[in-house]
Amino acid sequence: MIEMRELRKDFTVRVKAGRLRRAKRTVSAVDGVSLSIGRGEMVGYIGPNGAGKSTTLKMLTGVLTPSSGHVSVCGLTPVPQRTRLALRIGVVFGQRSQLWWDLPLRESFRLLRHIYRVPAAEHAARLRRCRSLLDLDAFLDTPVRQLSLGQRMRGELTAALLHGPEVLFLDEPTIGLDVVSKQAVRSFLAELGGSGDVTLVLTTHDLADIERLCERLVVIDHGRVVHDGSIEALHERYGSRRSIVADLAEPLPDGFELPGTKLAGVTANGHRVTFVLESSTAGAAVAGLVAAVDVRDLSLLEPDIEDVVARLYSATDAP
Ligand SMILES: Nc1ncnc2c1ncn2[C@@H]1O[C@H](COP(=O)(O)OP(=O)(O)OP(=O)(O)O)[C@@H](O)[C@H]1O
Repeated sequence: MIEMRELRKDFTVRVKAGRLRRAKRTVSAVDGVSLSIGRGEMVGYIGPNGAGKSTTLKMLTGVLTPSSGHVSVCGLTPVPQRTRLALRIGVVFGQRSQLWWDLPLRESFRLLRHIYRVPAAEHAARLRRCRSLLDLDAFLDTPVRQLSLGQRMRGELTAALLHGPEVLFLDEPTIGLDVVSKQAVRSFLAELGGSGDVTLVLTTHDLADIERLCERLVVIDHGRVVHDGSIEALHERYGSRRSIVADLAEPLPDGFELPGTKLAGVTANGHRVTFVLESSTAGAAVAGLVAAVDVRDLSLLEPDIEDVVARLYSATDAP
């Protein structure tokens, strides 16, 4: 569905070189990305600021011409075949709108139906689904400029889907949304992706989006792919471990050791302790702890994706 081979985008920028002089410098925003994304995949495309995510999406959607390499989406070459491509893809860029600012949402949807020449019945069916899944009814007749960010984002998602695209590109779809709107958008996307009909590529800085939605995670940094695989594979590669957090009746005795684990934190005057599981299983560690000290409460924490991604970003920071 999406093919990129050695895709590159260089920008020429002018930088200060001395008091008056300016020199030209080339920034390789995307530096040889090769990826192949199949129908129905849900792919999270993440990376630190300036990694090249938006530039990649712009090349995939026909907004930017690559400097070199090959790109095809739905069998089309994005820039020269941009009009045909537009009928097959949906695009939601969090910072930009595809809605008419002064028109009620309902009117934007009507106009889009004409622009994309969608048969009335198909359009009505898709709109009905979005209205119910995204709770649009309360603000369908409100002009777009009066919508809250969360309401507008729900409108944007609907607008991107009314022509039945095969691929949906989302650039920061949950940025700036409150918790409830984030959940609404995520559930909607999960449902959409779950059908297997739509290929979904999203960039985000909110890793909860990825955890909730994407089986495949592509991490880029300095324009290059530094990880392509599942979240589990990322944890494995970086040795992420689960941990046990226990609340104790008495402070943890000095020098206490729990075999196969590492003491990672002691707080609340020694009453709350965190052990990271190394060679021990969770069961053995819990049994060992309960046998040795008076445990009041206990929980098992899965490895934190934020942590592992932060480690990955800092590992790739060196030039
Ligand atoms: N039009 C442009 N002209 C010059 N440089 C650009 C242009 N667009 C992007 N860049 C540079 O290319 C690099 C990648 O930018 P890009 O916007 O793709 O990153 P990003 O991963 O989307 O970042 P963010 O998470 O901050 O949105 C950055 O160094 C950026 O400054």
